[in-house]
Amino acid sequence: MIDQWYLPRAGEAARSGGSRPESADAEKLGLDVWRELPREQMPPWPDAARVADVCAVLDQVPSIVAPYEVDQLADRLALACEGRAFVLIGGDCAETFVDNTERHLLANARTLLQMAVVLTYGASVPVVKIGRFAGQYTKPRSSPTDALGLPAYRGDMINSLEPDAAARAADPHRMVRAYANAAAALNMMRAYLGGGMADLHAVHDWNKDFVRISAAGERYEAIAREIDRALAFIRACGMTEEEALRSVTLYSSHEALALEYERSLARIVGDRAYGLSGHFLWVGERTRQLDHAHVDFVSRLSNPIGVKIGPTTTPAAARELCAKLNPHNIPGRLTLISRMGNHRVREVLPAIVDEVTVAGHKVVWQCDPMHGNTQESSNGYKTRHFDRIVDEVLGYFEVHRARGTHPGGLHVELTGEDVTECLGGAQAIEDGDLPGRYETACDPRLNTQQSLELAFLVAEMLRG
Ligand SMILES: O=C[C@H](O)[C@H](O)COP(=O)(O)O
Ligand SMILES: C=C(OP(=O)(O)O)C(=O)O
Repeated sequence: MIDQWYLPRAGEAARSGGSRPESADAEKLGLDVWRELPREQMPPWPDAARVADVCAVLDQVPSIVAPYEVDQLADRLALACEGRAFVLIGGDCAETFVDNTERHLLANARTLLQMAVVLTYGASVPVVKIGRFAGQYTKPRSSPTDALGLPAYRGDMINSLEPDAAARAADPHRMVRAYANAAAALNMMRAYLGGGMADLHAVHDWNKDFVRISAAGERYEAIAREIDRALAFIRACGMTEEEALRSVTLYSSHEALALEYERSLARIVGDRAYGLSGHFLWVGERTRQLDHAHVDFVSRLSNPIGVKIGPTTTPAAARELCAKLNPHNIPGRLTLISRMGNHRVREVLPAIVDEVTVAGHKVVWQCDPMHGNTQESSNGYKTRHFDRIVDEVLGYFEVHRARGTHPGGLHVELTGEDVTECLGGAQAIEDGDLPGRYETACDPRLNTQQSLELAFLVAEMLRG
């Protein structure tokens, strides 16, 4: 139910109903301070006037998500902060317009839901489910050019993956396409989730045929059968089945990288600003500088915010990020997403956790075991090995268990397709298998089997 507080009051329709926030309010909230600050990974827009024209359009469009949903997610993340829930974030590394199809979105969502079932059932812990979807259209890059010397692909919101100089030019109009694709994706997903797709009575249907026959798929089926029995028991006892069993909330998330887009989709409600391009917005490892544009911009929003912290993060830097991004120490407001690499996590993470804990900052600790474990295969593919991914998650659990802090979540790049992008897992994918189905637009994703295998291992770690 939507709280009355979120509904437009007389004379306020323009502010809460989707128009550009009044500039006086925006100024008070500092929503444009980022424009004066240094900024990494700036999209190489060719023409500031065209960017402004596009933003003038986006300022007026209906927002993609609603403030009450954002607040609801923050409340759920607060439970993870307090050790009473686990947060699962997963989806494509880079969404593309061409793959923004029902088939692809539903496949990814089903895989995420399967992982959530395994975690919920296996570890008896509520799982907050967040997709990397409906806006994950930008990519920070290590180098401004690619191996061919062309401008690097920076995500479909900015330029095209096509290896051609003209296609790689940054095009501000792509922000409108990103908005339209994100809105359509979330609209479709809401309809499917509301229409019974996530009904626990349909757990078997989420198991794709190509997974069903695998060891992970068979283990999943065993859980699904137990869920069937539990539901039958509830019915047999004459108890009514909770609505909660029939529907699921899947929140959306993406990296808040293209600040022009994010600013245009910010709205002011009452005395607070919300980034309504998605529910959960994160700042990447390459843009987390304390006094720079990205951190400043998200510090002004009321959304739950994530920050990626890599192996060069100092304990002091982590503490300062907490102070800047969560000055009122609200549980659920800030998620620190460690992505250290399996070789570094046991060495670097402990001091960060200690510093943040001693300073009294409340955060959700989440592990991204993907981004610190990227390697090149012998045949030239950007890949990740399943064993290293698992080892980083293990290291993250060890660090938190040793300190009594809560290992509160997992953040992975995955797809519901049967791709061959990451090595290892029960399928024992090897270098030579990678060309078979290597389809990612940027970084290698876990396929469905590998995702499920990881979920079973994490459920065991959570139980332990
Ligand atoms: O997803 C994360 C980054 O955008 C990605 O790893 C950067 O890749 P690059 O090092 O090939 O630029
Ligand atoms: C770019 C990403 O990660 P990181 O900032 O940790 O490299 C990402 O998750 O897409």
